[in-house]
Amino acid sequence: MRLDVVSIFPDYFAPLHLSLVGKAIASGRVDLAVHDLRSWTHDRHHTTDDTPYGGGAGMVMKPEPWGEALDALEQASDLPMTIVVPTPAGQPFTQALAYELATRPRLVFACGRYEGIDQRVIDYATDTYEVIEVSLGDYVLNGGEVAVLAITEAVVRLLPGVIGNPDSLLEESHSEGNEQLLEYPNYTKPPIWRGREVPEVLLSGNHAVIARWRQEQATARTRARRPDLLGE
Ligand SMILES: O=C(OCc1ccccc1)c1cn[nH]c1
Repeated sequence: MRLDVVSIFPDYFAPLHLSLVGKAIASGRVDLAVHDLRSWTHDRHHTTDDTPYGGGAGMVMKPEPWGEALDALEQASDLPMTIVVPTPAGQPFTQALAYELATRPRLVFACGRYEGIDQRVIDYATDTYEVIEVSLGDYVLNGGEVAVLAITEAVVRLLPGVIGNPDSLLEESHSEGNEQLLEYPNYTKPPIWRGREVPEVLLSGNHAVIARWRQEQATARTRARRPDLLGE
């Protein structure tokens, strides 16, 4: 999988070279190319924003640099582009969407700043590429960079060969197998920590009973924290 990221803060993406995503890049399983949007500006101040038509507070990202960026990315690889745009106005980013994005040969992340990118860029791109505007949640960040780090981690960990034990993907919250439920509580050694013991059932070795206990815990936790996942 090839990942391209376009941002006015390219240094935000240094952490992608760490840990699991870093290993996937080092092994060549993932190609990462980070681009500074200002490379496609031509004025002395490398201007990427301007005032909004119609008035209002804040600034809007100018379309011209983005157009030139898309042109350059088109030329950089034959892989078809899926453009992912983090925005509070996007469709919810879910584990199901992460699995979907993990099937694509190339993801191009467009990091908006200010009030966002001139809508004509999205409309223009939609004529030629798959464009997916995604929201991580109902809150506002100053730019798409942090969202891209999250989306990238969620997607890359699903790629075959990236996670050591693929079974661990099956039981986690929101996974394919049990997208209805949140993950049950987890415990490890020591058996007693600051006077707190591990639930006895987990020490029993009775896998059927353990499985039932975990399902009950997952259901109770989901009912308490995410009744919407149970249609309640
Ligand atoms: O703030 C976000 O993205 C950055 C952004 C992009 C465009 C305009 C304003 C802010 C965001 C919140 N949930 N998911 C994404």
